[in-house]
Amino acid sequence: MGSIGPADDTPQTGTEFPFPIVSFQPFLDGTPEGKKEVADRLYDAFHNFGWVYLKDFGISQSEIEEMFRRSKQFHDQPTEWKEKLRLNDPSVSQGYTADGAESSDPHGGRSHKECYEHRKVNELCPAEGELDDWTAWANTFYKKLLDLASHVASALATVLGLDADEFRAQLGQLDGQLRLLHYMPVARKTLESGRNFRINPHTDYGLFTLLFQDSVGGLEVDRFHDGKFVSATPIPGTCVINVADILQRLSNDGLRSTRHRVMAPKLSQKQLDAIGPDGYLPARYSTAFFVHPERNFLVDPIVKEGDKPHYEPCVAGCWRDAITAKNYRLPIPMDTPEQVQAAKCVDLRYMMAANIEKKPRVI
Ligand SMILES: O=C(O)CCC(=O)C(=O)O
Ligand SMILES: [Fe+2]
Repeated sequence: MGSIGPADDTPQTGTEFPFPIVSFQPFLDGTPEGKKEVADRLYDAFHNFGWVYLKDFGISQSEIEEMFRRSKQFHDQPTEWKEKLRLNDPSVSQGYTADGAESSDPHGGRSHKECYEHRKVNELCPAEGELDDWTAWANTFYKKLLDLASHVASALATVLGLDADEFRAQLGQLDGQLRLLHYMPVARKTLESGRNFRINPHTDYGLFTLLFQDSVGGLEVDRFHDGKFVSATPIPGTCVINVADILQRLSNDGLRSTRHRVMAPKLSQKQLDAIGPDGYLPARYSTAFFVHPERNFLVDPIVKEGDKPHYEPCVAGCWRDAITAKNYRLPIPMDTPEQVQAAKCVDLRYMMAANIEKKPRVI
């Protein structure tokens, strides 16, 4: 059984890199011109590419490296230890999910991964002091990401032509979900056979996501929802922002929730030869920070004059609980009219996702 390290050789295919890299520094500097410049570049990126790489966002490369070290430290623990922290309540959305326990594929595809979601609920964290104060590290890093998310939300308000302060006030206290993903080494043959993925094609269901990836690669983006995935190559010192479903609903399709997946990395012939046809692909780590509005925020499309709303309103917290429950195969909460309405919107979302592959949709 062969195995390789991170891709450090010339990739065989997928070298095309169609995504803009935007410096966030002018926004953080806080001048109106700087903020406008970043918002214009984000607008252009989301409309033309659906996906943007951000650099100079106020979190250092060494903090990102420490994050990957902490993720590995967590996932290196025995399964029985991780299972004690199992995610089992959609409204809490915190905890460990083992390989195979989550799937958002409407066609029943299999994602090969494990993850830990952190939302600062201390009972579902490693105990105080455990793993070199792991939970204290997670809380500090979470706070940094939430601060960055707050700036990004203001920038996105400007992208949408809204008043940033008003928009931020309406969204309330942003609610992040820090997800540390580990894609275990997997047989090359498995990923090459049928509906097997590292993570199946999907859109994220919050407002937007900040995504960090290690150097292994394999992330791909379906920019125009037409099934043509392109590689989103890892670039040191960057994170990715992708628009997610709530922002698409809120902007009445002005911004598109980006469809993406994780497949086998694009490898050079030399690397493929080293692995061999029966070999294993290397492990991959990535970290997503899913940004949601406050639970009681009503996601009601902002409609331009002359347009009609494309979506029915639903309460953000109920939307999130319903999708989490569906993906994690937990009962969908249906006790209140808001929960029933959200469940209806979520059903529609899955129907549309299932149809994308039959009939490409371009927004
Ligand atoms: O691992 C990645 O690069 C993507 C992860 C992702 O899309 C997700 O967790 O929703
Ligand atoms: Fe995702």
